[in-house]
Amino acid sequence: MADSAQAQKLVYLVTGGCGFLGEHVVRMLLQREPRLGELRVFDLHLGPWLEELKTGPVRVTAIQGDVTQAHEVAAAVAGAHVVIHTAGLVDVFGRASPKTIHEVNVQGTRNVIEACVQTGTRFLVYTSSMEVVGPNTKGHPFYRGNEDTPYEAVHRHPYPCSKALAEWLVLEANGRKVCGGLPLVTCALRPTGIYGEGHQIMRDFYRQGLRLGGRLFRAIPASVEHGRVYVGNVAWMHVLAARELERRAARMGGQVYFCYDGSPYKSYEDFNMEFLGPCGLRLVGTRPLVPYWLLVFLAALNVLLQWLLRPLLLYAPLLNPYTLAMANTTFTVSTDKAQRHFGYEPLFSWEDSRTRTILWVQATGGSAQ
Ligand SMILES: NC(=O)C1=CN([C@@H]2O[C@H](COP(=O)(O)OP(=O)(O)OC[C@H]3O[C@@H](n4cnc5c(N)ncnc54)[C@H](O)[C@@H]3O)[C@@H](O)[C@H]2O)C=CC1
Ligand SMILES: CC(C)CCC[C@@H](C)[C@H]1CC[C@H]2[C@@H]3[C@H](O)CC4=CC(=O)CC[C@]4(C)[C@H]3CC[C@]12C
Repeated sequence: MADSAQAQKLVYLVTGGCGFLGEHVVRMLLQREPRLGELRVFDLHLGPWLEELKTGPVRVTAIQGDVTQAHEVAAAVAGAHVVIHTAGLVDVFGRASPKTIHEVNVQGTRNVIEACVQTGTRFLVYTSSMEVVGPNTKGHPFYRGNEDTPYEAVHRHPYPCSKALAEWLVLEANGRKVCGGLPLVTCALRPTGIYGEGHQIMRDFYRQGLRLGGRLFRAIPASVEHGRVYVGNVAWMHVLAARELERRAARMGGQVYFCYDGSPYKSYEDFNMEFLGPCGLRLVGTRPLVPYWLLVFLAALNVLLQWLLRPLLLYAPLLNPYTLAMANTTFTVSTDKAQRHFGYEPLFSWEDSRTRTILWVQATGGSAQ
């Protein structure tokens, strides 16, 4: 990848390339990576939209596969110069078992690392999460923190536990010799709550608001800040990190970076209203309408109902003790590490990000898409 960089065309692999973030990474690579020769999109479920990309100048190869299957991962990685590993099981609602979450997020990541080592792929960017840091089980606030801010990262929930372990595996693999003798260079990007086109939870809130006659009811105090970042900027950060990993290996290798942009610091609900407001919804109440103890009770009740109903159906509402704690604990990031280490600047302003998201909610929010 080094000296003949101008001439050489590169092979990229994006795992989870058909997910919410993955699709944006795929499209961003096609738009913004001039050295791209082949783009491999690996996912358990391939999206029909991939077909339209196959007519462009870059070869797009769709690979239906499972990251938990080492041989499938190795076959997809073989011959790739760079891997962007975004595939993951994002579940904080109790839909999947802890074992499945561990298999996909931890064993899947282990398989990606081993495939890089075996096949000689040297550059690996991993999509980690803010949840690797917090909020922790004690509900300590993380206020405008950066990658060096001391924080007691204590988790019990399977999702953050799996992301923390996977991130550790990726960082630990930095410097390992890959086939051919050169060192593997890895880094991990930690998005806060991602929003933008394709964000299912945003659409769920929109639909719920429509069902409630155009209203949502405030549950969390406006003073609790929750970090959010636009999906286009998260994708751009991945593309840039992947591009710069070789040139700046000594600086970036083994590092973690929070994903950030100019999105405002707000509570989870107030932030959502930036998009849902212009789509006709109203957030009722300047203070929470339901006392916190009642939310705690309802969240616990949901856990019980989930357990009781499990033999009959999957009951997995948004509210549970974990999501309540997430929404109710301040966790915001203020950093410039990615700018200092690899020249990251957000590609989309807050105004652009907001407009794009509103247009998407308006276009698809009410439909079955
Ligand atoms: N959505 C968010 O707010 C945040 C997400 N992240 C991380 O970003 C990454 C992408 O998340 P999203 O796009 O939101 O989720 P998503 O669920 O939309 O995308 C994940 C993709 O991975 C694929 N996948 C799942 N299991 C797989 C397997 N066994 N083999 C192959 N592919 C598999 C899914 O089919 C899906 O296309 C995940 O690693 C997640 O942990 C990190 C921070 C915030
Ligand atoms: C009124 C209710 C209490 C509001 C519930 C909101 C929750 C569903 C969401 C609040 C915070 C979200 C999480 C957060 O943005 C961080 C995340 C990082 C990830 O890596 C994956 C997604 C998520 C866990 C995200 C999920 C939804 C919330 C819990």
